[in-house]
Amino acid sequence: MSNSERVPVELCKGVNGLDKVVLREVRGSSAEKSRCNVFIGDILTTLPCFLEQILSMVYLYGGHVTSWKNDHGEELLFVSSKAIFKPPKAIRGGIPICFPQFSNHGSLEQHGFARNRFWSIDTDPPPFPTNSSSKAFVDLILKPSEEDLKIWPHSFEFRLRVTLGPGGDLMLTSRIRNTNVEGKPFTFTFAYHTYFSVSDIRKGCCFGLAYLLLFSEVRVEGLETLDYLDNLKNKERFTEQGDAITFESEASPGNHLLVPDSCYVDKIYLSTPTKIAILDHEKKRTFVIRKDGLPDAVVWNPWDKKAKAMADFGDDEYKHMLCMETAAVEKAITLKPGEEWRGRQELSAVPSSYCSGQLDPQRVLQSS
Ligand SMILES: O=P(O)(O)OC[C@H]1O[C@H](O)[C@H](O)[C@@H](O)[C@@H]1O
Repeated sequence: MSNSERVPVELCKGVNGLDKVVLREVRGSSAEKSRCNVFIGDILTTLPCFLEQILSMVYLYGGHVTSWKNDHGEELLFVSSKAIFKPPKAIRGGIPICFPQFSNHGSLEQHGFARNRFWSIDTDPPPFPTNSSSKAFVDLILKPSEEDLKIWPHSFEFRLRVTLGPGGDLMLTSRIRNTNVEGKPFTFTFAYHTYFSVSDIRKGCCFGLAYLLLFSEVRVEGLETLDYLDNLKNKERFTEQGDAITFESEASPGNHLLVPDSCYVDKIYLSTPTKIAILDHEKKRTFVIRKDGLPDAVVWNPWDKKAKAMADFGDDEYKHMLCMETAAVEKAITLKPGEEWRGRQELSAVPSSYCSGQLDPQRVLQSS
């Protein structure tokens, strides 16, 4: 798509005056229903509003998607009410980019530095082969500063395209290029650390195994029987048992609340399929996550004790979020000078009627 066909990028001020880009798409007919006020640059202006408008927001700070709304205006991503929109803290929620290091798997700061650097809008990106007809996208770029080169001495260009599809899908494509001139390769790990908004993750946990398998409110399909590294057990390797991942644990004697004591989970699933689903019974919604170039998938929920220890996370917010992070962690990526790596994640939210086993999760996963 040539630049002249693109919808102009809507740049406005977000929390604490940080720059953010708003992407809008209109689902179905473009019937104009009303008008709304939006900032374009610093100017407040009135634009047509569409009832069936799909929206996403991307902060230049971190190249960070903080919002993804469906055509009913429902927010699909979780952002903490205590998120600190201020450097050097990364924004808690949305989709932080972990690069050039995932978690503490190396000597850099946790999750690397891309999530707390200021990215720029890439006005003239190299050609981008795509089969999407969407005009709602933004290209961002991150290059290392002098300070970055002191802690990670590698020249790179990190291009991120965020696209909102006409059907409401949210696509993130990363292109990372080694621009070292002295012939040095570099190695990195990576993740899209997506925080999904879910209904109460604790529900349906403590009624015994049969209840769990059939009625857990939130469950993950696609990772069963896979090997994982457990971050809570010194990255020891285990094999996932059972039909699906639910968030249960043994209730201790005296726990009459019918909620589990703790389902603190922090696991890196290895060699995962290209499609993973999060089924949310209560919201009757299934998130389908498709990925390319990202073999691993991290599942994280801090549960109550860890939540309380985090300054930028509400004590009870763990109940309504689940991180499903598409990643390249176990086998780090190495790029020689001039080489480029691509990693793509595509998110869809589809209505589901997961009730009394009506929904066959395999069908969700197998459909294209
Ligand atoms: O608190 P953060 O640095 O954002 O990290 C939040 C979490 O991210 C990932 O899921 C890691 O696997 C966890 O070990 C970590 O606790």
